[in-house]
Amino acid sequence: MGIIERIKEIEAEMARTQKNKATEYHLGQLKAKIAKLRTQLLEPPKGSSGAGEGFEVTKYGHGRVALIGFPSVGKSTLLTMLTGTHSEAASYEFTTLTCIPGIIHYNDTKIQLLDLPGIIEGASEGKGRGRQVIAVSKSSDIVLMVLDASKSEGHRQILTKELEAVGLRLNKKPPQIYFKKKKTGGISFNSTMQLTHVDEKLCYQILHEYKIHNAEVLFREDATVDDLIDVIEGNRKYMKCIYVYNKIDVVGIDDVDKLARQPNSIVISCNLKLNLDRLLAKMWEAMGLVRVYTKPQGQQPDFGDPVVLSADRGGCTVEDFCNHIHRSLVKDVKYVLVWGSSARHYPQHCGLSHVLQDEDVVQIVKKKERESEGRGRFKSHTTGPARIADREKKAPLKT
Ligand SMILES: Nc1nc2c(ncn2[C@@H]2O[C@H](COP(=O)(O)OP(=O)(O)OP(=O)(O)O)[C@@H](O)[C@H]2O)c(=O)[nH]1
Ligand SMILES: [K+]
Ligand SMILES: [Mg+2]
Repeated sequence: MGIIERIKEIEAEMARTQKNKATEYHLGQLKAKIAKLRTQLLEPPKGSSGAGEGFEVTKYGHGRVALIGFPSVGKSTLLTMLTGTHSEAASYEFTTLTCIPGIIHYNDTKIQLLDLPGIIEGASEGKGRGRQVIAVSKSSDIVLMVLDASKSEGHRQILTKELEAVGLRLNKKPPQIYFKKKKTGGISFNSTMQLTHVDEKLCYQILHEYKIHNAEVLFREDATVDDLIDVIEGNRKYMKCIYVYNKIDVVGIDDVDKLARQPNSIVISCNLKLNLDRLLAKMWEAMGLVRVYTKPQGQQPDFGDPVVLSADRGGCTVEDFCNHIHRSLVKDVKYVLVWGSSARHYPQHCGLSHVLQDEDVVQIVKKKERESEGRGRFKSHTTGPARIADREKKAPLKT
């Protein structure tokens, strides 16, 4: 029997099993069995380089966004509108057959947007180009799930299930469970609070299923069995997802209103160019990029060319900022001067661990270099960083 058939069989058994206290342990075990099989399914077939074969596109810019959706929801139309790169759009399904990259220029940053073939139910098991599409979406920083506003709401659930089946977790934080395998000592199970979903016995059974007999487990929140399995598997990817409802031009206003009120959702129309600006703003916000402007000593900051950091990838500390400029810079840094929303004073003297925020201005003061300025510039407490940037762009200070 193949892996997919075994998954189907266990799913059928779970559907047959009534959920109650007595079956809780058995159901937990079945969940772990499915998770193990799905992980096996994700392993690339022997002799291939990976599941994304034929779809490799070089990463470019400060972040990557994937367009995921059923066929003909308007993904290619949207890529063409947002990036100016043409991607064939047509009224028939599966118009797009590979990965088409485009670039969005936004807030002085470049974001790579990827158009992909439509996926369908069963994509996670390899239907259509599902596996390749999903591999590409895993390589991106956020996902735009494009949906047809005139079609069933069920599409969103189906796609979410497909993405979850391959280990993607949308708009969810990693579970607060500490888990560490050990060589000896048996299993130590602890929690910092009352647990309502998982008890010691259930945890033991799940670990047993994974043939783990020595480990430390600490629940820091009232997590579920699924959360525990996610932590043991350790290969989950936590990503932000924006639900983009396209084609609102063919839907009544009441339905549009309902869709627009859902969390992490936005309604648009490519045909009428409706709400595309707000989509970009939402996407930018979800990416959590932090632009930091470098100010060389005695010179104006370069406001056109920020160093772009991200809390999710690489971090946003002064040290991360220095590493971005040059690997060997950190050891020469005495301290830095920071202007902007992360600074309490204008400027603030900061060390390497200081966390920078979007639109901060940083001047590096190196060891054996004397600070000769910093006083009297950017000093207004009432001016926000964005406005500083604007002012500086319009009327650069003479230095
Ligand atoms: N009414 C309406 N139609 C749209 C809108 N956006 C796109 N379409 C149409 O929807 C059809 C499918 O658009 P595509 O951009 O090819 O969709 P896709 O998601 O890329 O499709 P596949 O590549 O086949 O998966 C085309 O006929 C578009 O003209 C919209 O905002 N409103
Ligand atoms: K199409
Ligand atoms: Mg397309």
